[in-house]
Amino acid sequence: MRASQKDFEDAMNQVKLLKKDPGNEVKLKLYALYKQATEGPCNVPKPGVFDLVNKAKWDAWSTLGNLPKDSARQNYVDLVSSLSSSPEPSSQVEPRADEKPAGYETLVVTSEDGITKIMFNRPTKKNAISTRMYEEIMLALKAASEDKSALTVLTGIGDYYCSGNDLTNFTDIPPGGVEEKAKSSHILLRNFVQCFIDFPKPLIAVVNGPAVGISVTLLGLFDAVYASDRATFHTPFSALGQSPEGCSSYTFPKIMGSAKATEMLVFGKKLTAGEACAQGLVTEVFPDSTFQREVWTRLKAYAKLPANTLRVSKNIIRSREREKLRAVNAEECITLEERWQSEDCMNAIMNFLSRKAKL
Ligand SMILES: CCCC/C=C/CC(=O)SCCNC(=O)CCNC(=O)[C@H](O)C(C)(C)COP(=O)(O)OP(=O)(O)OC[C@H]1O[C@@H](n2cnc3c(N)ncnc32)[C@H](O)[C@@H]1OP(=O)(O)O
Repeated sequence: MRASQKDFEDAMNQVKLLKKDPGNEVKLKLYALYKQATEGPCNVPKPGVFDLVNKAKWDAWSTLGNLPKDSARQNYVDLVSSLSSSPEPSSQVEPRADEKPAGYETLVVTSEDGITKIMFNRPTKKNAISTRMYEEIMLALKAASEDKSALTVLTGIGDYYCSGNDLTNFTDIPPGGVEEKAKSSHILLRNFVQCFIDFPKPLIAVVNGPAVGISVTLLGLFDAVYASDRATFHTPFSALGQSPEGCSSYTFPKIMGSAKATEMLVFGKKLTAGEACAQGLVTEVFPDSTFQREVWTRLKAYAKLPANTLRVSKNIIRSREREKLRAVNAEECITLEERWQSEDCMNAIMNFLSRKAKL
């Protein structure tokens, strides 16, 4: 039986009572279905490329095409009912007894077999790191540092590991203008990288596909990096008018020598997984067909080692460098704050947004 007008109105009221924010993607879907159910197909003019919120709403509504009003009403009712019956709508995994309920919008976090797995979960955006995702990664790392697991793993959901900083972060300009935005991004980045410098247990990257920007530079702060042979490693900072971060201005020359680091960080050379392994950035490369099986078998075995001893050994290695890394992080953020206000950077972001909008 089709949802009635009364079912539809009840569902609208239920949305207001949801205990957890269902996240932007679900909210856009609800918006689109509501508009389709009440007004029919989208035939209002497309908002401008920099009017990001209204453009996202318009896109969501337009993708419904000619869906009939009563089908949209039914889909809306079904979606609300699935949200109301699911206590953790944004988490794909049942929390275990030893986990705090997470409710992340941009991550899926699980904890089993002695391993806390933090998965980037914006596959339609190639796991680009939005402002919210930076905040959630910091929260997830803090929780992982305090839980009982022996190892913490970062990996990506979908075909990408991560496409780096979400370039649309720079379009959300506060009243204080670009200068204020650059200042707040400086603080966000410094705190974010600091979490990786200070992380107290072995931190492993399972690089399931291409990695870009900050997701590559941070690898120098991980304790092991396992990569699929599909993965690539790309830091296109100069093309973006930006400069190295994630302590890479220090870790990369140390890992691969200054000439190879310059090719990556200054000239933006993209490395294959094999090349990244030869240069010491990646611990081991696996064929994509066996990647997940081989890596998780190995990590489960490592996670059986005594968790406290792993912490102690990691700490003694990191302690040699911790102060240096903090100083490098601070310096890189100061340089980036200036870069973000440069013409080179602004032009690069505009170019990305214009390409995205197919202007
Ligand atoms: C506050 C702290 C700041 C720290 C600074 C860090 C510096 C960096 O991380 S620099 C690196 C920034 N990243 C990039 O330059 C990558 C930009 N993206 C791309 O070049 C391409 O999207 C791609 C090569 C990653 C993938 O290309 P492909 O053709 O396969 O897919 P697309 O159709 O382009 O992507 C699908 C979808 O995802 C959006 N997207 C992908 N990456 C980003 C991103 N980094 N920022 C924002 N959006 C991204 C892309 O626009 C598409 O979106 P739509 O479907 O809405 O068009």
